[in-house]
Amino acid sequence: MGFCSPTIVVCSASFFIHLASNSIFSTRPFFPPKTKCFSKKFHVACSTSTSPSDPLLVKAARGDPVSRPPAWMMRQAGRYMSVYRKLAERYPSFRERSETTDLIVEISLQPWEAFHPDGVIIFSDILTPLPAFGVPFDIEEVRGPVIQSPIYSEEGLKSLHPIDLEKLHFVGESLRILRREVGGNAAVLGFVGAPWTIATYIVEGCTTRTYTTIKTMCHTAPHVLRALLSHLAQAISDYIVFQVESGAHCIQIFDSWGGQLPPDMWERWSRPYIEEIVSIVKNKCPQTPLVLYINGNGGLLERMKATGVDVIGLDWTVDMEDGRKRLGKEISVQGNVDPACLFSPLPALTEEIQREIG
Ligand SMILES: Cc1c2[nH]c(c1CCC(=O)O)Cc1[nH]c(c(CCC(=O)O)c1C)Cc1[nH]c(c(CCC(=O)O)c1C)Cc1[nH]c(c(C)c1CCC(=O)O)C2
Repeated sequence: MGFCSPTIVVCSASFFIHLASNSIFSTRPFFPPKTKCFSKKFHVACSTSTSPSDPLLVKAARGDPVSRPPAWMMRQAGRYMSVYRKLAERYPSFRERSETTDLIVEISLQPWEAFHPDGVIIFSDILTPLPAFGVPFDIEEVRGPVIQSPIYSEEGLKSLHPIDLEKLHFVGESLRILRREVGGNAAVLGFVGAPWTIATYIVEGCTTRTYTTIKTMCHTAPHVLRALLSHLAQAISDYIVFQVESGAHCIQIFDSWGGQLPPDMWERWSRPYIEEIVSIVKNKCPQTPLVLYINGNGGLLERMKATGVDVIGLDWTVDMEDGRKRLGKEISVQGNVDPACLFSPLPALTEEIQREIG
């Protein structure tokens, strides 16, 4: 999906949709006092069992029978909401908005309060964990993400260190509060970038449309790229477990730029690192559904399934029924309304959603 546009996302496509849930949510978010609170204080073990009271989205993601498909929107919080725009005027720095517990909670709950979706995604970014393993970055208004010291040599690798989860305490705190705020009425969604997608930023130093440096590196410095991707796989696995232990019901893995690779290159440079993550997380948190999304994934669906994730996020270039046929019944799918539909009149949008899940 395009980053700037929200996408309506539906899991488990065999039932009818119902965009508003019956749950009533009327309380204001609870914001804790601004004391330092480190991950160890709210460490809870990953759940190893399922429960009938698990939220609908979690059940659908696991492939359990559900009465209707759950609905949520990717890029749920954001610029289309005036309440968010007002908050962003008061706190113009994206880093501040996404790294301050009370702001994260407030922004994450804005769409929940407005629409009661079945999933509440934490307001964060795939780059948020980078400084916690040695890669500082900025988000510039026009250029977007900028990495201060891109890594493309052995020398650059020296700045990497194991992820320090204490530096991400605001993520853990926010998930814990979100979990409490939405009660059992929605799934709390955590997310991460896949190693290849994160590496595009770390190597190129900023957003790219050509991926020239990193694709060249696959041939000119494969050992450096492999070392970087392995480091990312371990750090991201630790970060996922931390998110689950802090309260995330479900984790979405964004390999947004995986579709920029020819499929055989994706097999070599993305898939093994996603598989490593799946294996570590499934070992520690066997009941947590993992969702894998790639932009432009029509050429990769079967390969995505082979990573062992529980749900495949289809983008809108893949017909839902075709995707379902290609993936088989034993895996859940989510997707895949074209975000541009959100600019259509409501009846047209409703019709498109009905068509997708019909
Ligand atoms: C602009 C940008 C950022 N970070 C990134 C970009 C894209 C740059 C490019 O095209 O290469 C990188 C990024 N961040 C995210 C992804 C994966 C999702 C995708 O493929 O679109 C990607 C590829 C998750 C995210 N990044 C963000 C969310 C939002 C979570 C939610 O509320 O749904 C997600 C899932 C939030 C984010 N992250 C960022 C901003 C400015 C915002 C939104 C804040 C705003 O609108 O003012 C910084």
